[in-house]
Formats: sequence, C-alpha cells, structure tokens
Amino acid sequence: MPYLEARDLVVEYATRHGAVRALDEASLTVDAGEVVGVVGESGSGKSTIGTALARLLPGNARIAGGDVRVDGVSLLEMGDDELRALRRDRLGFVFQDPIGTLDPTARIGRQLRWVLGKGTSDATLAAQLERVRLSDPERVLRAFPHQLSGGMAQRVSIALALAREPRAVIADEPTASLDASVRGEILELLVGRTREAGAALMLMSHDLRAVRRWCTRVAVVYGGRVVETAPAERLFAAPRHPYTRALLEAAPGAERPGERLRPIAGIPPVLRGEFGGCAFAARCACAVEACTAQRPPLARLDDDGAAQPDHEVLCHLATVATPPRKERVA
Ligand SMILES: Nc1ncnc2c1ncn2[C@@H]1O[C@H](COP(=O)(O)OP(=O)(O)OP(=O)(O)O)[C@@H](O)[C@H]1O
Repeated sequence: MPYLEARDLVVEYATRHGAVRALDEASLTVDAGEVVGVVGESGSGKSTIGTALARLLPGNARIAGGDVRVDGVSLLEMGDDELRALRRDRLGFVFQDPIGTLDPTARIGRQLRWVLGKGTSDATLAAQLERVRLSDPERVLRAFPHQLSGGMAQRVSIALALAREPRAVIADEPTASLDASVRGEILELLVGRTREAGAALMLMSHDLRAVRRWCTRVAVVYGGRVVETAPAERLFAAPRHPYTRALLEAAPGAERPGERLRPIAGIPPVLRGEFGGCAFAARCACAVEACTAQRPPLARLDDDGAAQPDHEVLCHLATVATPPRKERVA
C-alpha cells in the first residue's frame, strides 16, 4: 500500500474569473522509502497535489472529486484534530521560501521547541541543527530568521520538517529561492536526511537535472493530470509521453553542441472544468483525432515484450514506440 496517494483527484480554485480546475483526475502514489520527483511547467498543478496530500489547500480551493490518502486512510473523512495530528506527527514540509515560512518574531530555538515540546533541552535542539550541518548550532538557536542566510534558513526548515521523524516529507521547490551555489548541498542534505530517517520524499521541482540525480521515480504533471510516471532512470532514458519528451528537450543541458534548446511551442492550458480530450493535444506534435475527442486511457507499458507495470502513460499513442511528429504547432 502506498504511503501517500492521490486518486483521481479533482481540485478547483474559485477565482474572480470563475473556477480554475488545477487538478483534473490526478493520480499519484509515494511509497515508503521512495524519492518521487514531480515535474511539469508552471501552473501544471504540482503544488496543488502536494498541498492536497496534506489537506493544506487554501480557502478558495475545493476537492471536487477523487480521494487523498495517507497510509491507506482517506483525509477526506478525517476530523480537524486527527488531521492536525497527522500533519504534525507523520508528515514534514519544506517550502520554497524558508525565511517566509519561519515565524519572523520567534528565535529558532523557540520554533524548534514548538515542534519538539517545551521541555526539550538545548542540547537536543542543538543536535537537531547539527544533523542539518549547521556549524554553530548554539548561535543559530538564539537567532531570528532574518539573521540567517537563505541556505541556513532552509537547513533550519529541514530540521523542523524532520524533527518529529515523519514518515513522508513533501518538499515544494525547496531550492528555487536559494543562491545557485548552495542549491546542490541543500538538496543533498534534504535527500540524505529523509533517507536517514527512513521517510519517503516527494519533491516538486523545475530542476530536471536534480530530479534525475536524486529521485527514484518521477511523475510528470500536465494540465492537472499526471501524464507519465516511471522509475527515474527509465523516464529519462525512454520517455513515452510527447509532453515528457518535449519537456526533456526543452531542459537546459539537453542541447547538443551547436544546437539550441527546443522550447515547447504554445502555452499550458488553464482548465475551467471537465476536459474531454488530452490537455496537451493543442501543443502536441504527434496528436491524432482521438486526442482532442477523448480522454486518454492509462497505459502500462511493455518494453520488448517485458511488462513494465511501473511505467504508466496517459496518452492515446502510448503504445506507439515513436509516434510520427507533424509540423510543430505554433
Ligand atoms: N490559490 C489559488 N487561487 C486560484 N488559482 C490558483 C491558486 N493556486 C493555484 N492556482 C491555479 O491552479 C493551477 C495550478 O497551480 P499550481 O500552483 O498547483 O501549479 P504548479 O505546477 O505548482 O506551478 P509552479 O511551478 O508555478 O509553482 C494554475 O492555473 C494556478 O494559477
């Protein structure tokens, strides 16, 4: 049984311009011990999946269908106390902006005591900071968040997220706001600490290189649906969804000498309600008639006859090894 699960999840945000359907039957699982990367362009629904998995959606959001489960139990049936206990004891969170996430009015030591209990000794608090490789833990315990660099504050956030030994950590772009020079070590620390703690990690990221390096499995999100999932090595070596292929071709580092990156032509959709076809059809160089008319079925792939039950693709052309490309859509 997966530890985290979104099943056919539909989430809509109420806005001044009507409803925005951020998730449109999205399904995703994270098993114990896995590091699952969630990738996709801005607005595809990555953050919404992460927040829905802890029922931390903002007030204008509503779950309009499907289910979210932690350790097999539906969060939709939980009362407020049970939900709070679940978030406190079994889930950890790391967000993009560490200084904004920390309480600006409280010293770090006090914030750690909110998580670990009032009676926690200074030595225990300092040990938590040593585990995230903060070199002068006593000084950091006395500091306010604004006195820390972004990298130090994110180390504190990681310490806070892991302090109660959660079973799963949800990290939404944990390095995006940090100086490029510290991104690598912060990600290494996050993955290392979650592994040491035996927790699962769900990592929402735009950084495909980092996802390739650290994740065991990858889920690709487009238009509020998870359109492809596979073990990381396989997804990068043999992507099957035309969107995944386009995303990999557009990623820095994918270009060959003398060649430019191939940006994905067109813009991602903003869904307003139920959508009958494949959300990528309008931008897809391989689209056929069925793509605009019917929702694609979920295909589990065969590779040279050998079943690949862990490689799933939501595409009408999933079983065509290399669908012919048409002219690129502008
Ligand atoms: N609080 C909100 N109110 C209204 N619409 C929202 C809200 N949060 C997200 N959305 C919309 O829902 C859709 C999915 O957004 P989401 O933030 O989940 O995507 P994302 O893939 O995480 O994007 P990014 O990579 O930019 O963080 C987008 O169309 C976005 O504009």
